[in-house]
Amino acid sequence: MGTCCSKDATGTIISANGNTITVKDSPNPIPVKDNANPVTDIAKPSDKAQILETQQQQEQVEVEVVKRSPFFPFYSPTPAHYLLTKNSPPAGSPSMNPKRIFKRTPSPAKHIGAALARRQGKPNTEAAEGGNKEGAAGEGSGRLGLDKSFGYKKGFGNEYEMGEEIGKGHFGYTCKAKCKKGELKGQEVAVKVIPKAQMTTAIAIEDARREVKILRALTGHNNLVKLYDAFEDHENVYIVMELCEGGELLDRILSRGGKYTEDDAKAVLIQILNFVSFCHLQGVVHRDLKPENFLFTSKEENSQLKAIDFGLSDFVMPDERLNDIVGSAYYVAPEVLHRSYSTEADVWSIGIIAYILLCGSRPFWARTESGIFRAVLKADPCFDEPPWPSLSSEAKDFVKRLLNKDPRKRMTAAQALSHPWIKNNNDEKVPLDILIVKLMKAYMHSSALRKAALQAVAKTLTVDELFYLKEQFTLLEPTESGTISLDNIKAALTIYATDAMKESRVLEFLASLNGLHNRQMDFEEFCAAALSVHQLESRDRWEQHARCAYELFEKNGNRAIVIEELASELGVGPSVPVHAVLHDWIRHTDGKLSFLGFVKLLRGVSSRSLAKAR
Ligand SMILES: Nc1ncnc2c1ncn2[C@@H]1O[C@H](COP(=O)(O)OP(=O)(O)OP(=O)(O)O)[C@@H](O)[C@H]1O
Ligand SMILES: [Ca+2]
Ligand SMILES: [Ca+2]
Repeated sequence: MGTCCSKDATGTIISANGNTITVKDSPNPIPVKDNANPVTDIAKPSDKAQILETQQQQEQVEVEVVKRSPFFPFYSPTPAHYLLTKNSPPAGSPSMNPKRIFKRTPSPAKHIGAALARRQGKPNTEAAEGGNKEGAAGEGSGRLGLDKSFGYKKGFGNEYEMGEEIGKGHFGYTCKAKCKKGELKGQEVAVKVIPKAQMTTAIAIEDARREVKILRALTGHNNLVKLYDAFEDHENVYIVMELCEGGELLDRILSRGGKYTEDDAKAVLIQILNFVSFCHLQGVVHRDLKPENFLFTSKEENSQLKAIDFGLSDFVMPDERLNDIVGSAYYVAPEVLHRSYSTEADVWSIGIIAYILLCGSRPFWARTESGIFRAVLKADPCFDEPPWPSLSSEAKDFVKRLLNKDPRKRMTAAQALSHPWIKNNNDEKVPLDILIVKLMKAYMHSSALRKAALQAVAKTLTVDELFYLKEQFTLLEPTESGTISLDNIKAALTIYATDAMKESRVLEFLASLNGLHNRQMDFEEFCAAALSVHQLESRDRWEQHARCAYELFEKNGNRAIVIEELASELGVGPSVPVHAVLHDWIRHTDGKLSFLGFVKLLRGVSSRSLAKAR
């Protein structure tokens, strides 16, 4: 790997003029092979500070030089591989190997600069953009008068004896500690220490508070680090957790030279997906999923994986969109950069992890943050180079469906667990998918005509699609006669509810499903209600699929309709010139819905999208 093969942004041209460099997109990327032993070149967390510093310098240099010399299609030694080497030679050293510049092998990811600046109160031009709820909380508050009392227990030192440091991040450091009394007496634990001096914004304080709150609410899941307690004193917050002695997933990836076999990758991904689908059902979005934030409990090969670090996590209601740009650059989803996202953003990050596990390289790579963002937004990941041609088509399909740039078309974590590549290896029960509830809400609010159209599509679903829906239907515990009602959904959600679900108001969202109150839904109608047209549209054979459904709709659901009636069925407002917009939706020969109208109706149009479509 290592060849820059993404469609647009990753072609890299380097201009050298003494020590100055620039990186620019190139239409003709030149393939460069990776170094034979990539593992030894990779920066470790201890190099993080250097990475950051060098990258910042790098970005400045880039901006300057791009203006002066837009194209020089040759390579030359540059300081760029500082990013990837442990012992960096001085700039301009003849021992530098330009090939390394192109390596996409994972190294510790850095947080998005603007997000970090906003949270830690450091100057950053991007951070000043604001315009979101968290930004407002932090920026306006200033550094004075911040309330840094958390209401946690005091006297950490009386209960724990602090040991050596075992990890470090941007927000704190983690140490081993020994419990001196109580139930855990004698047991070693991990303590994440977050210095209060570092909490210079209201956002930073809120982040620390939420980190503990979310860990506390979710604790108990097998793939989540256990929270034991939280303390505070004047200087610090102390988060006492289960000690994971097996190291970070990133280190295991590196120690294997990057690649995992499909089965080994599956074993890791199943654990990640189980945990993430659980979070999403509870209304928690992690927002910082990356191999550094998964730890193994022990050094054993098949040790259990545990998620850590909820420092950027948040609660999200089922139909809420978040707008704060946070996360780590290599793992950030395109919609996060567009400032409108929800739980799907975590699934994108899992897609990046899956890609790395299977091929040892990052799908979106650039030396600068803005370069990475450009690639995430515009480039397609490469599936043509080794080892991809030798991997199963199911593995590729799995990763592609996680890395769909349109969050509506992306698989959910629960769907990923039901994917053919995963499902046979997964012993655990697939959790309820909150997407089902969201889609059912849209269905219940649909016109009779749209319901009929969806029912026609439901009759054409494939075995794999039906497998997932059947599993979800079963989780709702249908009656003996095979039907469900609103009570079943309520009951199913209540079984899995944690305190986090209360905070994210998932149960309140059910009120919007009131139409299901006195109604029983059988599996066939459930499929119509819970299928995602956007996801189906992303399949290769969608056109064929839709034609087939349209034929069924012609037999059972299609009827003569006038434009005004169609407009009112769609809830189109008076601002839309319905005759101009809906003209092609109706077949002129018999006044019934045309194929185009059928497909548009399935998508579920709003007045806004109709107005835009003109
Ligand atoms: N429960 C634990 N057991 C063992 N090591 C841990 C544990 N929790 C954290 N660590 C180590 O400490 C490191 C930093 O912890 P964490 O990621 O929570 O800090 P952070 O300051 O939020 O980091 P970041 O810069 O990624 O936001 C981890 O990468 C890991 O190596
Ligand atoms: Ca971390
Ligand atoms: Ca963190």
